Amino acid sequence: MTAESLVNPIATAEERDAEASVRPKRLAEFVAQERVREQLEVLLHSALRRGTPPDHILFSGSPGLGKTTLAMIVAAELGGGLRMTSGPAIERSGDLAAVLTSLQAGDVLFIDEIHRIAKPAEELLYSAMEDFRVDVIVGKGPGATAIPLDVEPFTLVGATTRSGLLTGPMRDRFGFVGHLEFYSGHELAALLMRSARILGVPVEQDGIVEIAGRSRGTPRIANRLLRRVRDFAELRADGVVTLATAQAALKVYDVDAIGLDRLDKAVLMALVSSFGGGPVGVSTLAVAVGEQPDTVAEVCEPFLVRAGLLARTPRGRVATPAAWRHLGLIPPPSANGIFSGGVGAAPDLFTADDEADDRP
Ligand SMILES: Nc1ncnc2c1ncn2[C@@H]1O[C@H](COP(=O)(O)OP(=O)(O)OP(=O)(O)O)[C@@H](O)[C@H]1O
Ligand SMILES: [Mg+2]
Repeated sequence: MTAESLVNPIATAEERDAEASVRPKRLAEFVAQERVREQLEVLLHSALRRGTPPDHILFSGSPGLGKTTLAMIVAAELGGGLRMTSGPAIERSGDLAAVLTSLQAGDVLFIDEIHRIAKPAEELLYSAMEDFRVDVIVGKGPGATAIPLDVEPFTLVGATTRSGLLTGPMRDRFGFVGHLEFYSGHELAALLMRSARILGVPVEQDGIVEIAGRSRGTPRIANRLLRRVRDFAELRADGVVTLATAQAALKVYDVDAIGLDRLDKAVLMALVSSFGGGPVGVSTLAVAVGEQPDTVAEVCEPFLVRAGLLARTPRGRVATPAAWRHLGLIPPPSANGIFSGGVGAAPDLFTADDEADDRP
């Protein structure tokens, strides 16, 4: 799976406009994630009743699950202004100080990829979050002075795909942490019904269910597949997204029944046929499929692991019996010996993490 792959959870540059058109604007439109949604509703509405900004909010979760969407919803529900920036975009702490001191009371400041913020800016953010105050350093060396500036009461909304990389002090300053989970097929079907209605795409229920089942639990992928199936239905059929058009379209686009694309399957095939199911190092595996090790490790593997098809073990990557079966092959007895539990049981047997990485 490469950057242009239909099942890559990361948004492409051209995708922004398409996403904006179906992005829920209010909490009530946000599909699923009941726990986060309910907690957020209480947090926001009690703050509105008190007339004070709510605690700072952190959203964590994999790409495409709705973090940016929720940040925009927070601002909309509070009725305040929204300023958006990202960790990597804040190069100097002075840039952040300028943003903070220009906020109006009740504004929401959204910092995407907040785990990538530079240290000096992060420290400036601490005092702004806690005391609504920043010290701006003017001058250099012994003559440098700190000028304290007030910041209007605001709510910081941070988003991160890697909450483990956040520092303790940063995490502690968020009064609310919402962790977004992958969506069930049922939830994605509901989400797709809404998107189809907004886009004016005629659909049949089983066509939608088919797309939902191939979307890897991720709204961004689901909406993307819907747009591609719609294209296909308009060009090659009568424009209606039926089960048959969805299946035919996704065959053309190389997205299989559980959402694996050509590269995902090449990785599995190499693992079971060239390396007897492993264990094999990710670099070796990557060479076998003609890809970069990073692409295999960061783009393909997370879903293969989540789907119970591949395990990362201390000795290398291992195919589970489900991997053989998914490729239409019979797992050898040795594979069954290691993984007697079948799908889902495999990753638990090992520290299913990066330890086995043989990358330099
Ligand atoms: N719960 C939801 N209900 C309806 N649509 C959703 C939901 N969650 C996400 N979406 C849709 O999925 C798309 C991706 O969501 P969003 O941009 O919020 O993801 P993200 O978590 O910010 O991803 P990234 O980590 O890449 O920034 C949006 O277009 C949005 O419309
Ligand atoms: Mg986002």
